[in-house]
Amino acid sequence: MTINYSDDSLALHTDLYQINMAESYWADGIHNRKAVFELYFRKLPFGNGYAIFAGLERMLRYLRDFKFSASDIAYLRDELHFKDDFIDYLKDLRFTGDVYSMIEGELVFGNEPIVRIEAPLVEAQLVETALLNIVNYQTLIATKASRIKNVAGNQTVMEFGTRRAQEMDAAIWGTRAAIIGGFSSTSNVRAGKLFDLPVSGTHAHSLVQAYRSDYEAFHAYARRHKDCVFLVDTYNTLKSGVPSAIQVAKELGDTINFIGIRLDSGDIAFLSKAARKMLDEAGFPEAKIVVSNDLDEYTMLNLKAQGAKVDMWGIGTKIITAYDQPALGAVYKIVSSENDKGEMIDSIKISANAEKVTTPGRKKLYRIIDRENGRAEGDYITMYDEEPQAEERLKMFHPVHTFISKFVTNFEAKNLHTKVVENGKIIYTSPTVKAMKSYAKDNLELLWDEYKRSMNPEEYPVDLSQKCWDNKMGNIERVKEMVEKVSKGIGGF
Ligand SMILES: Nc1ncnc2c1ncn2[C@@H]1O[C@H](COP(=O)(O)OP(=O)(O)OP(=O)(O)O)[C@@H](O)[C@H]1O
Ligand SMILES: O=P(O)(O)OC[C@H]1O[C@H](OP(=O)(O)OP(=O)(O)O)[C@H](O)[C@@H]1O
Ligand SMILES: O=C(O)c1cccnc1
Repeated sequence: MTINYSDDSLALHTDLYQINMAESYWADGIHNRKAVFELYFRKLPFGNGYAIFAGLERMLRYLRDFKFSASDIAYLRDELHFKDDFIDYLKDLRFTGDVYSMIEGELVFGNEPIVRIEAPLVEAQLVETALLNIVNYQTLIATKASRIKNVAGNQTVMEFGTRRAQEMDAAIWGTRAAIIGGFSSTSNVRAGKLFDLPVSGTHAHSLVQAYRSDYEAFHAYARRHKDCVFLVDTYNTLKSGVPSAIQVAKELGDTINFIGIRLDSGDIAFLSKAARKMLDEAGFPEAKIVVSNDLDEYTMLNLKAQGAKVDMWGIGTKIITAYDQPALGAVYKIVSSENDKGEMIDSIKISANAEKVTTPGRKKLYRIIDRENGRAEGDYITMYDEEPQAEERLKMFHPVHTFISKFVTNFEAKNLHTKVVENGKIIYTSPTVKAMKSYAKDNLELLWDEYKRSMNPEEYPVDLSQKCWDNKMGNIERVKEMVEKVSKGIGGF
């Protein structure tokens, strides 16, 4: 049974364990202690050399509106049996912390903090699941879109994925992310309205089938619409579809502003070359050939290698579902929290896998840009009180293989975190999606081509400052000593 609540909120869009932990913090009176959490992923998706961050706008809306509604509260009390005292506490809970984040369209790499949340422990804990849910999906789609756009070059890429998306939210926010990553337009009209995105579209086979013939359908369509793109593969592309499109274009001339044709099945390389020839010979050298049908960066590259005559690409399933890698593994980890004396104490999570050991402490993130060639030398994570720009000669070294190192001089250290929320209030206004898209495009210029190639790219350096590295090692040592004591029965945590 589905029940519609008029006051359904996103505060319950979380894992039960977050609320259980929140109750423990609250019952022990440690819920308002300050905590610092960081959101990051470890491994870049699709084997790509970079990712493009998207998701901030929705995160901000979520944090601004964070509040358990009356029906949320009733559900927690009546169905999940949380106790009245804790329930009373939850009723007035809001997000009151500070948030520092990358802005949308920023290039992002593995193991660097995308977002830092500084808030009362209970609040920072409760928002984890939703923040990850938002960033994991949107960043994945923006990154996939960038890969596809890299293959398309100057050609237009249209997003067609709504019908294949993992439900409605994904279609809406996914297409927004695709545009940040480089797509030109979406077929989703609601997304166009909500986010002020360019909307575009052709027509489906049903139009042709409804009118019974290509000619009748194109003619009918053209009588009501300008900027026509006719779908020519319903019956026979070269014998009926393309000739009918040409006939209608000739008959109605300028009044229909014939943009071109769309191919949606068959051998796209062969059909596009043949259709191109027919269009050119008929006097329509400007007419565009749009193609669609389960395309992604791999098929696009292959079609280009075959000399396919394509001007515009329509991409659905494979962008909106991030088909070849449907999840980005971003995580949200506590890096520092207040003790009973009011001091901030860094904390670490140990793992046998070096990549999974967290980097403790409240940190900042810089992109080190060589002033001479304008390229990014790497990203540099520091403790909060460090100022790399003040250094004349910056030592950058690999955080695991520390012998790999270099010195950088004459650089700009660009702070990649913007304070977007202060005391629970949003203090950042998102730019337009168009501006985010051009920010992403400009940022890609910072990267050497070696990091941008779609296959086996070079690993972009994400390094720790010496102080950050020393702090991490110190924390590892302290945990080791603690574990040793516990194992000998002479101490506790
Ligand atoms: N010349 C080509 N080289 C490589 N891949 C191609 C070429 N032409 C088409 N493709 C791709 O091959 C796949 C063909 O899929 P499929 O066999 O389902 O299509 P179809 O039978 O032509 O059309 P549909 O079943 O959608 O009517 C699609 O992903 C398409 O993009
Ligand atoms: O192929 P995608 O990248 O997902 O792009 C969207 C597809 O949706 C439409 O087809 P439709 O829903 O009629 O299904 P079809 O694939 O059978 O043509 C359109 O003609 C594209 O083929
Ligand atoms: O406008 C189109 O051509 C379109 C839109 C959605 C899905 N497939 C095609």
